[in-house]
Amino acid sequence: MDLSKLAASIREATTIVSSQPIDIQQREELSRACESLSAILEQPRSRLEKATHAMTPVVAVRVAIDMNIFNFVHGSSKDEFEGWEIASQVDGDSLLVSRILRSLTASGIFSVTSLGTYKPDAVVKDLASGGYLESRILMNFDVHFQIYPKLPHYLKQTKYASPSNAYAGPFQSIMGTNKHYFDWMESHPAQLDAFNRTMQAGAMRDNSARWTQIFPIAERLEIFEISTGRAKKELQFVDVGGGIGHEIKILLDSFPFLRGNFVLQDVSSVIQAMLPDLARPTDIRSVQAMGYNFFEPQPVVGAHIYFLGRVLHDWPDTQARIILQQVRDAMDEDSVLLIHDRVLPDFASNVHPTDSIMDLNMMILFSSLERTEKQFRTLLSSVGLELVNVWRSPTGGFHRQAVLEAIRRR
Ligand SMILES: C[S@@+](CC[C@H](N)C(=O)[O-])C[C@H]1O[C@@H](n2cnc3c(N)ncnc32)[C@H](O)[C@@H]1O
Repeated sequence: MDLSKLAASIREATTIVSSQPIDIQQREELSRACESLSAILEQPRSRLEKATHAMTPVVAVRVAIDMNIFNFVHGSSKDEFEGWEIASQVDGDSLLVSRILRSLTASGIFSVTSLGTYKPDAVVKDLASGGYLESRILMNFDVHFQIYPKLPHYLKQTKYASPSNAYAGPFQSIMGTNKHYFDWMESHPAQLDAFNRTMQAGAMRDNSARWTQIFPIAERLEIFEISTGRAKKELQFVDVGGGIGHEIKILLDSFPFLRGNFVLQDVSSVIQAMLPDLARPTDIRSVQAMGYNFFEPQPVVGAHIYFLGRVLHDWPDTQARIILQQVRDAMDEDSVLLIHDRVLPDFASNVHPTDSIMDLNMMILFSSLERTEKQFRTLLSSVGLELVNVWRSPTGGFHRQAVLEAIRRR
Protein backbone atom coordinates (compact mmCIF):
# COMPACT_ATOMS: atom_id res chain seq x y z
CA MET A 1 0.00 0.00 0.00
CA ASP A 2 1.20 3.52 -0.82
CA LEU A 3 1.60 5.10 2.61
CA SER A 4 1.79 8.66 1.24
CA LYS A 5 -1.62 8.17 -0.33
CA LEU A 6 -2.90 6.77 2.93
CA ALA A 7 -1.62 9.85 4.78
CA ALA A 8 -3.37 12.09 2.22
CA SER A 9 -6.64 10.16 2.75
CA ILE A 10 -6.35 10.56 6.51
CA ARG A 11 -5.83 14.32 6.07
CA GLU A 12 -8.86 14.42 3.80
CA ALA A 13 -10.87 12.47 6.40
CA THR A 14 -9.93 15.12 8.97
CA THR A 15 -11.42 17.84 6.78
CA ILE A 16 -14.59 15.84 6.11
CA VAL A 17 -15.18 14.90 9.74
CA SER A 18 -14.60 18.45 10.99
CA SER A 19 -17.14 19.86 8.55
CA GLN A 20 -20.10 17.56 9.12
CA PRO A 21 -22.18 16.61 12.17
CA ILE A 22 -21.50 13.14 13.58
CA ASP A 23 -23.46 11.26 16.20
CA ILE A 24 -22.09 9.74 19.38
CA GLN A 25 -21.87 6.21 17.96
CA GLN A 26 -20.03 7.31 14.82
CA ARG A 27 -17.69 9.44 16.89
CA GLU A 28 -16.85 6.46 19.04
CA GLU A 29 -16.31 4.14 16.10
CA LEU A 30 -13.97 6.65 14.45
CA SER A 31 -12.14 7.29 17.73
CA ARG A 32 -11.55 3.58 18.21
CA ALA A 33 -10.15 3.23 14.71
CA CYS A 34 -7.84 6.24 15.23
CA GLU A 35 -6.73 4.95 18.62
CA SER A 36 -5.70 1.60 17.16
CA LEU A 37 -3.80 3.35 14.40
CA SER A 38 -1.97 5.73 16.70
CA ALA A 39 -1.22 2.89 19.14
CA ILE A 40 0.76 1.25 16.32
CA LEU A 41 2.38 4.43 15.06
CA GLU A 42 3.31 5.90 18.42
CA GLN A 43 6.25 4.13 19.96
CA PRO A 44 6.05 3.35 23.68
CA ARG A 45 9.00 5.72 24.20
CA SER A 46 7.24 8.76 22.81
CA ARG A 47 3.99 7.84 24.53
CA LEU A 48 5.76 7.65 27.88
CA GLU A 49 7.63 10.84 27.18
CA LYS A 50 4.32 12.58 26.53
CA ALA A 51 2.86 11.07 29.71
CA THR A 52 5.61 12.64 31.81
CA HIS A 53 4.25 16.04 30.72
CA ALA A 54 0.60 15.05 31.03
CA MET A 55 0.17 16.88 34.32
CA THR A 56 1.08 20.33 32.97
CA PRO A 57 -1.99 21.02 30.78
CA VAL A 58 -4.29 19.75 33.54
CA VAL A 59 -2.64 22.06 36.06
CA ALA A 60 -3.34 24.97 33.69
CA VAL A 61 -7.00 23.89 33.50
CA ARG A 62 -7.23 23.72 37.28
CA VAL A 63 -5.71 27.22 37.55
CA ALA A 64 -8.21 28.45 34.94
CA ILE A 65 -11.08 26.98 36.98
CA ASP A 66 -9.84 28.83 40.06
CA MET A 67 -9.33 32.08 38.11
CA ASN A 68 -12.95 31.86 36.90
CA ILE A 69 -12.00 31.80 33.23
CA PHE A 70 -14.55 29.11 32.33
CA ASN A 71 -17.32 30.65 34.42
CA PHE A 72 -16.83 34.00 32.72
CA VAL A 73 -16.71 32.62 29.18
CA HIS A 74 -19.58 30.16 29.69
CA GLY A 75 -21.74 32.83 31.35
CA SER A 76 -21.23 35.31 28.52
CA SER A 77 -23.53 35.56 25.50
CA LYS A 78 -20.56 36.21 23.20
CA ASP A 79 -18.75 33.47 21.34
CA GLU A 80 -15.40 35.18 20.80
CA PHE A 81 -13.26 37.16 23.23
CA GLU A 82 -10.30 39.48 23.07
CA GLY A 83 -7.48 38.40 25.40
CA TRP A 84 -7.69 41.71 27.36
CA GLU A 85 -11.44 41.20 27.78
CA ILE A 86 -10.95 37.86 29.50
CA ALA A 87 -8.09 39.27 31.60
CA SER A 88 -10.27 42.17 32.77
CA GLN A 89 -13.04 39.86 33.97
CA VAL A 90 -11.18 37.10 35.78
CA ASP A 91 -8.82 36.79 38.75
CA GLY A 92 -5.15 37.20 37.82
CA ASP A 93 -2.80 39.62 36.10
CA SER A 94 -2.85 39.92 32.31
CA LEU A 95 0.49 38.17 31.77
CA LEU A 96 -0.57 35.10 33.76
CA VAL A 97 -3.98 35.05 32.05
CA SER A 98 -2.31 35.09 28.63
CA ARG A 99 0.05 32.25 29.59
CA ILE A 100 -2.82 30.14 30.90
CA LEU A 101 -4.88 30.92 27.78
CA ARG A 102 -1.94 29.75 25.66
CA SER A 103 -1.96 26.41 27.43
CA LEU A 104 -5.76 26.13 27.14
CA THR A 105 -5.46 26.84 23.43
CA ALA A 106 -2.82 24.12 23.06
CA SER A 107 -5.30 21.75 24.76
CA GLY A 108 -8.03 22.70 22.26
CA ILE A 109 -10.25 24.41 24.85
CA PHE A 110 -9.92 27.66 22.90
CA SER A 111 -9.02 28.26 19.29
CA VAL A 112 -7.57 31.51 18.07
CA THR A 113 -9.43 33.10 15.15
CA SER A 114 -7.79 34.93 12.23
CA LEU A 115 -8.60 38.16 14.09
CA GLY A 116 -6.63 36.99 17.11
CA THR A 117 -9.68 36.50 19.32
CA TYR A 118 -10.25 33.46 21.55
CA LYS A 119 -13.12 31.19 20.55
CA PRO A 120 -14.12 28.72 23.28
CA ASP A 121 -14.95 25.11 22.52
CA ALA A 122 -18.25 23.70 23.81
CA VAL A 123 -16.26 21.91 26.54
CA VAL A 124 -16.16 25.16 28.63
CA LYS A 125 -19.68 24.27 29.76
CA ASP A 126 -18.28 21.11 31.40
CA LEU A 127 -15.44 23.09 32.97
CA ALA A 128 -17.62 25.84 34.44
CA SER A 129 -19.07 25.49 37.97
CA GLY A 130 -21.23 22.40 38.28
CA GLY A 131 -19.86 20.89 35.06
CA TYR A 132 -18.81 17.28 34.73
CA LEU A 133 -15.13 17.95 33.99
CA GLU A 134 -14.86 20.51 36.74
CA SER A 135 -16.01 17.89 39.26
CA ARG A 136 -13.59 15.28 37.94
CA ILE A 137 -10.66 17.69 38.00
CA LEU A 138 -11.42 18.87 41.55
CA MET A 139 -11.71 15.25 42.65
CA ASN A 140 -8.40 14.28 41.06
CA PHE A 141 -6.50 17.27 42.39
CA ASP A 142 -7.68 16.86 45.95
CA VAL A 143 -7.19 13.11 46.13
CA HIS A 144 -5.62 11.19 43.23
CA PHE A 145 -2.86 13.73 42.55
CA GLN A 146 -2.04 13.80 46.26
CA ILE A 147 -1.63 10.04 46.42
CA TYR A 148 0.01 9.01 43.14
CA PRO A 149 3.36 10.82 43.59
CA LYS A 150 3.81 9.08 46.96
CA LEU A 151 2.62 5.66 45.80
CA PRO A 152 6.08 4.32 44.80
CA HIS A 153 7.39 5.07 48.30
CA TYR A 154 4.30 3.50 49.91
CA LEU A 155 4.61 0.33 47.84
CA LYS A 156 8.33 0.07 48.57
CA GLN A 157 7.60 0.35 52.29
CA THR A 158 4.98 -2.39 52.06
CA LYS A 159 7.41 -4.61 50.15
CA TYR A 160 5.35 -4.42 46.99
CA ALA A 161 2.37 -6.35 48.34
CA SER A 162 -0.75 -5.57 46.30
CA PRO A 163 -2.89 -3.48 48.71
CA SER A 164 -5.91 -5.40 50.01
CA ASN A 165 -6.90 -3.82 53.32
CA ALA A 166 -9.88 -1.53 52.67
CA TYR A 167 -9.27 0.43 55.86
CA ALA A 168 -5.45 0.64 55.90
CA GLY A 169 -4.07 1.14 52.41
CA PRO A 170 -2.43 3.83 50.27
CA PHE A 171 -5.35 6.27 50.79
CA GLN A 172 -5.17 6.17 54.60
CA SER A 173 -1.38 6.13 54.79
CA ILE A 174 -0.74 8.94 52.30
CA MET A 175 -3.72 11.16 53.18
CA GLY A 176 -2.95 10.73 56.91
CA THR A 177 -6.40 9.49 57.93
CA ASN A 178 -7.79 6.32 59.48
CA LYS A 179 -11.06 6.72 57.55
CA HIS A 180 -12.23 4.82 54.51
CA TYR A 181 -12.48 7.07 51.44
CA PHE A 182 -16.31 7.03 51.55
CA ASP A 183 -16.33 7.99 55.26
CA TRP A 184 -13.65 10.63 54.69
CA MET A 185 -15.81 12.26 52.00
CA GLU A 186 -18.61 12.75 54.50
CA SER A 187 -16.46 15.37 56.23
CA HIS A 188 -15.29 16.79 52.85
CA PRO A 189 -18.58 17.92 51.25
CA ALA A 190 -16.94 19.50 48.19
CA GLN A 191 -15.28 16.16 47.45
CA LEU A 192 -18.51 14.25 48.02
CA ASP A 193 -20.34 16.56 45.66
CA ALA A 194 -17.58 16.26 43.03
CA PHE A 195 -17.60 12.46 43.43
CA ASN A 196 -21.39 12.16 43.04
CA ARG A 197 -21.41 14.43 40.01
CA THR A 198 -18.54 12.52 38.43
CA MET A 199 -20.34 9.19 38.96
CA GLN A 200 -23.54 10.61 37.50
CA ALA A 201 -21.85 12.06 34.45
CA GLY A 202 -19.73 8.95 33.91
CA ALA A 203 -22.86 6.80 33.86
CA MET A 204 -24.88 9.10 31.62
CA ARG A 205 -22.20 10.30 29.24
CA ASP A 206 -20.79 7.17 27.69
CA ASN A 207 -23.59 5.66 25.66
CA SER A 208 -21.83 2.42 24.88
CA ALA A 209 -21.14 1.75 28.54
CA ARG A 210 -24.74 2.18 29.74
CA TRP A 211 -25.92 -0.98 31.42
CA THR A 212 -29.35 -0.65 29.82
CA GLN A 213 -27.68 -1.03 26.43
CA ILE A 214 -25.60 -4.00 27.48
CA PHE A 215 -28.21 -6.10 29.29
CA PRO A 216 -31.26 -7.18 27.19
CA ILE A 217 -33.72 -5.18 29.27
CA ALA A 218 -36.49 -4.86 26.69
CA GLU A 219 -36.78 -8.62 26.33
CA ARG A 220 -36.46 -9.41 30.04
CA LEU A 221 -38.71 -6.71 31.39
CA GLU A 222 -41.46 -6.89 28.80
CA ILE A 223 -43.85 -8.40 31.33
CA PHE A 224 -43.61 -5.23 33.42
CA GLU A 225 -44.22 -2.86 30.49
CA ILE A 226 -47.54 -1.03 30.48
CA SER A 227 -47.23 -0.28 26.76
CA THR A 228 -47.33 -3.99 25.83
CA GLY A 229 -50.46 -4.42 27.95
CA ARG A 230 -48.76 -7.21 29.83
CA ALA A 231 -47.84 -5.38 33.00
CA LYS A 232 -49.62 -7.84 35.23
CA LYS A 233 -46.86 -7.60 37.77
CA GLU A 234 -44.96 -4.74 39.31
CA LEU A 235 -41.21 -4.84 38.91
CA GLN A 236 -39.33 -4.71 42.20
CA PHE A 237 -35.94 -3.20 41.46
CA VAL A 238 -33.28 -2.44 44.08
CA ASP A 239 -30.25 -0.34 43.21
CA VAL A 240 -27.71 -1.09 45.95
CA GLY A 241 -25.09 1.66 46.36
CA GLY A 242 -26.92 3.52 43.60
CA GLY A 243 -25.47 6.98 44.33
CA ILE A 244 -27.91 9.79 43.60
CA GLY A 245 -30.10 7.61 41.39
CA HIS A 246 -28.56 8.16 37.97
CA GLU A 247 -28.69 4.47 37.03
CA ILE A 248 -32.40 4.26 37.91
CA LYS A 249 -32.93 7.42 35.90
CA ILE A 250 -31.22 5.89 32.88
CA LEU A 251 -33.52 2.86 33.20
CA LEU A 252 -36.70 4.91 33.57
CA ASP A 253 -35.78 7.33 30.80
CA SER A 254 -35.07 4.43 28.44
CA PHE A 255 -38.21 2.49 29.48
CA PRO A 256 -40.81 5.04 30.61
CA PHE A 257 -43.62 2.44 30.61
CA LEU A 258 -42.10 0.15 33.22
CA ARG A 259 -44.52 -0.48 36.05
CA GLY A 260 -42.92 -0.99 39.44
CA ASN A 261 -41.17 0.08 42.57
CA PHE A 262 -37.61 1.22 42.37
CA VAL A 263 -35.58 1.37 45.58
CA LEU A 264 -32.48 3.52 45.64
CA GLN A 265 -30.12 2.52 48.46
CA ASP A 266 -26.98 4.35 49.53
CA VAL A 267 -25.50 5.93 52.65
CA SER A 268 -27.73 8.71 53.99
CA SER A 269 -25.39 11.58 53.04
CA VAL A 270 -25.63 10.49 49.39
CA ILE A 271 -29.32 9.55 49.35
CA GLN A 272 -30.17 13.08 50.48
CA ALA A 273 -28.92 14.34 47.10
CA MET A 274 -31.20 12.01 45.08
CA LEU A 275 -32.06 13.49 41.66
CA PRO A 276 -35.23 15.54 42.29
CA ASP A 277 -37.26 14.29 39.32
CA LEU A 278 -37.04 10.71 40.66
CA ALA A 279 -38.90 11.70 43.81
CA ARG A 280 -42.15 12.42 41.92
CA PRO A 281 -44.23 9.24 41.65
CA THR A 282 -46.26 8.60 38.49
CA ASP A 283 -49.35 6.40 37.93
CA ILE A 284 -47.18 3.41 37.19
CA ARG A 285 -44.05 3.74 39.27
CA SER A 286 -42.44 5.12 42.40
CA VAL A 287 -38.84 5.57 43.46
CA GLN A 288 -38.03 5.18 47.13
CA ALA A 289 -34.79 6.58 48.57
CA MET A 290 -33.51 4.39 51.39
CA GLY A 291 -30.50 5.07 53.60
CA TYR A 292 -28.88 1.66 53.89
CA ASN A 293 -25.46 0.24 54.74
CA PHE A 294 -24.79 -2.63 52.34
CA PHE A 295 -22.79 -4.54 54.96
CA GLU A 296 -26.02 -5.01 56.93
CA PRO A 297 -28.90 -7.41 56.08
CA GLN A 298 -30.74 -6.32 52.93
CA PRO A 299 -34.20 -5.04 53.99
CA VAL A 300 -35.90 -5.58 50.62
CA VAL A 301 -36.49 -9.30 50.28
CA GLY A 302 -37.43 -11.21 47.12
CA ALA A 303 -37.06 -8.34 44.61
CA HIS A 304 -36.93 -9.22 40.92
CA ILE A 305 -33.66 -7.40 40.32
CA TYR A 306 -30.86 -6.35 42.62
CA PHE A 307 -28.43 -4.05 40.89
CA LEU A 308 -24.82 -3.37 41.93
CA GLY A 309 -23.37 -0.71 39.64
CA ARG A 310 -19.66 0.01 40.03
CA VAL A 311 -19.84 -0.99 43.67
CA LEU A 312 -17.82 -4.19 43.89
CA HIS A 313 -14.73 -2.67 42.28
CA ASP A 314 -14.57 -0.33 45.30
CA TRP A 315 -14.02 -3.22 47.67
CA PRO A 316 -11.38 -5.94 48.12
CA ASP A 317 -12.67 -9.53 48.27
CA THR A 318 -13.27 -9.61 52.05
CA GLN A 319 -15.82 -6.77 51.92
CA ALA A 320 -17.13 -7.62 48.43
CA ARG A 321 -18.12 -11.04 49.82
CA ILE A 322 -20.12 -9.47 52.66
CA ILE A 323 -21.96 -7.14 50.25
CA LEU A 324 -22.81 -10.10 48.02
CA GLN A 325 -23.87 -12.28 50.94
CA GLN A 326 -26.40 -9.66 52.03
CA VAL A 327 -27.90 -9.58 48.55
CA ARG A 328 -27.87 -13.36 48.24
CA ASP A 329 -29.72 -13.77 51.56
CA ALA A 330 -32.48 -11.44 50.29
CA MET A 331 -32.83 -13.12 46.89
CA ASP A 332 -35.47 -15.75 46.17
CA GLU A 333 -35.46 -18.29 43.34
CA ASP A 334 -36.75 -15.72 40.82
CA SER A 335 -34.41 -12.92 41.82
CA VAL A 336 -31.57 -11.87 39.59
CA LEU A 337 -28.46 -9.97 40.60
CA LEU A 338 -27.00 -7.66 37.96
CA ILE A 339 -23.45 -6.39 38.45
CA HIS A 340 -22.33 -3.54 36.22
CA ASP A 341 -18.57 -3.18 36.35
CA ARG A 342 -15.48 -3.35 34.23
CA VAL A 343 -14.64 -6.98 33.53
CA LEU A 344 -11.04 -7.39 32.46
CA PRO A 345 -9.76 -10.27 30.37
CA ASP A 346 -8.61 -13.36 32.30
CA PHE A 347 -5.33 -13.62 30.47
CA ALA A 348 -2.68 -11.08 29.48
CA SER A 349 -4.10 -9.16 26.55
CA ASN A 350 -4.10 -5.69 25.10
CA VAL A 351 -5.82 -3.56 27.69
CA HIS A 352 -7.53 -0.26 27.09
CA PRO A 353 -5.57 2.50 28.93
CA THR A 354 -8.70 3.58 30.83
CA ASP A 355 -9.16 0.08 32.22
CA SER A 356 -5.62 -0.05 33.58
CA ILE A 357 -5.92 3.50 34.97
CA MET A 358 -9.17 2.60 36.73
CA ASP A 359 -7.59 -0.52 38.20
CA LEU A 360 -4.79 1.56 39.75
CA ASN A 361 -7.31 4.20 40.88
CA MET A 362 -9.18 1.45 42.72
CA MET A 363 -5.91 0.41 44.33
CA ILE A 364 -4.97 3.87 45.62
CA LEU A 365 -8.42 4.82 46.88
CA PHE A 366 -9.84 1.55 48.14
CA SER A 367 -7.05 -1.09 48.18
CA SER A 368 -9.32 -2.86 45.71
CA LEU A 369 -9.21 -3.80 42.05
CA GLU A 370 -10.92 -4.16 38.68
CA ARG A 371 -11.64 -7.88 38.38
CA THR A 372 -11.35 -10.37 35.56
CA GLU A 373 -14.25 -12.63 34.62
CA LYS A 374 -12.60 -15.51 36.47
CA GLN A 375 -12.11 -13.42 39.61
CA PHE A 376 -15.80 -12.46 39.52
CA ARG A 377 -16.88 -16.08 39.00
CA THR A 378 -14.78 -17.23 41.96
CA LEU A 379 -16.01 -14.37 44.15
CA LEU A 380 -19.67 -15.06 43.35
CA SER A 381 -19.30 -18.77 43.78
CA SER A 382 -17.65 -18.31 47.21
CA VAL A 383 -20.95 -16.87 48.53
CA GLY A 384 -23.35 -19.29 46.83
CA LEU A 385 -24.11 -17.23 43.72
CA GLU A 386 -23.89 -18.59 40.22
CA LEU A 387 -22.72 -16.47 37.32
CA VAL A 388 -25.10 -17.31 34.50
CA ASN A 389 -24.29 -14.66 31.88
CA VAL A 390 -21.70 -12.05 31.06
CA TRP A 391 -23.28 -9.39 28.85
CA ARG A 392 -20.98 -7.12 26.92
CA SER A 393 -21.64 -4.05 24.84
CA PRO A 394 -22.95 -5.08 21.39
CA THR A 395 -20.83 -2.37 19.77
CA GLY A 396 -17.69 -3.80 21.26
CA GLY A 397 -17.67 -1.04 23.84
CA PHE A 398 -14.98 1.51 24.32
CA HIS A 399 -14.11 0.15 27.75
CA ARG A 400 -14.61 -3.32 29.10
CA GLN A 401 -17.86 -2.51 30.85
CA ALA A 402 -20.04 -5.57 31.24
CA VAL A 403 -23.17 -6.68 33.05
CA LEU A 404 -22.79 -9.90 35.01
CA GLU A 405 -25.99 -11.80 35.69
CA ALA A 406 -26.07 -14.04 38.74
CA ILE A 407 -28.68 -16.12 40.54
CA ARG A 408 -28.76 -17.96 43.85
CA ARG A 409 -27.10 -21.33 43.46
CA ARG A 410 -29.86 -23.96 43.39
C1 LIG B 1 -18.61 4.09 42.68
S1 LIG B 1 -20.10 4.62 43.38
C2 LIG B 1 -21.26 3.90 42.25
C3 LIG B 1 -22.56 4.63 42.19
C4 LIG B 1 -23.55 4.09 41.14
N1 LIG B 1 -23.99 2.74 41.48
C5 LIG B 1 -22.96 4.13 39.76
O1 LIG B 1 -22.82 3.08 39.10
O2 LIG B 1 -22.59 5.22 39.29
C6 LIG B 1 -20.26 3.59 44.81
C7 LIG B 1 -21.41 3.98 45.71
O3 LIG B 1 -21.40 3.11 46.86
C8 LIG B 1 -21.86 3.88 47.96
N2 LIG B 1 -21.47 3.25 49.25
C9 LIG B 1 -20.24 3.20 49.81
N3 LIG B 1 -20.27 2.55 50.97
C10 LIG B 1 -21.57 2.18 51.17
C11 LIG B 1 -22.23 1.46 52.19
N4 LIG B 1 -21.56 0.97 53.26
N5 LIG B 1 -23.55 1.22 52.05
C12 LIG B 1 -24.23 1.69 50.97
N6 LIG B 1 -23.65 2.38 49.97
C13 LIG B 1 -22.33 2.62 50.05
C14 LIG B 1 -21.19 5.21 47.72
O4 LIG B 1 -21.79 6.25 48.48
C15 LIG B 1 -21.33 5.39 46.23
O5 LIG B 1 -22.51 6.08 45.89
